[in-house]
Amino acid sequence: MLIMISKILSFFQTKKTTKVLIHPSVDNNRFPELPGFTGGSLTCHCKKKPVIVKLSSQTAHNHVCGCSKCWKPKGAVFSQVAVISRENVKVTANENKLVVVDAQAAINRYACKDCGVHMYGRIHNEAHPFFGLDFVHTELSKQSGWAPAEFAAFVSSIIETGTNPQDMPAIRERLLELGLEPYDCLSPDLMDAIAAHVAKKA
Ligand SMILES: N[C@@H](CCC(=O)N[C@@H](CSCO)C(=O)NCC(=O)O)C(=O)O
Ligand SMILES: [Zn+2]
Ligand SMILES: [Zn+2]
Repeated sequence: MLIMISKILSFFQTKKTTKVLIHPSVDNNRFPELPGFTGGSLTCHCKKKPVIVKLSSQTAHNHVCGCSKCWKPKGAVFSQVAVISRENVKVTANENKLVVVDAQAAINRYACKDCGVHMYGRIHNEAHPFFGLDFVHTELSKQSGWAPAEFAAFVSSIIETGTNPQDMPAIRERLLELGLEPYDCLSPDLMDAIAAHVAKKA
């Protein structure tokens, strides 16, 4: 009897303490965007000769992404990624350390060859609906004022990189609790923009 009670108690204790971690930028507080914010610099994780990328505007559509290709900090299940006009992205230091992770991917991700951090993702195909927009991870910046994540994209994709399908209900529940609506593709706004682009071309 005593063993049974202690098993029941330990089940509830484990349930209470197991926290679903999404990404360090959303797991605790999400800081609101600073009105009039005009950008900042992204720095890779290298102690020596870091790659630095200057962003000269606020970003848009920041989101957590569960896809297999976006860069995730160590231990994070999701990436956090936003878009910015490509004219507002300039590499200002150690550009020679950047390599394209997968040249076949629609988004060419330029990563530091020493620390592996993705500094920006660029679309070279002019026919792509998002041509002209670069993908960036604003958590690589010391500045505060960036627009926070607004939704969760490609949630089911985390299974492709090893998440147990049985963990999905708790992960979706946590995303909702954080105010990050979970989608298995992009947000309705972005999916509408893609569809409008396709309709225009047709
Ligand atoms: N399930 C696959 C595909 C995920 C996917 O299509 N990702 C989108 C959004 S990434 C930024 O939000 C995409 O555009 N991918 C193109 C690319 O990555 O080059 C998976 O998980 O890989
Ligand atoms: Zn680096
Ligand atoms: Zn992604």
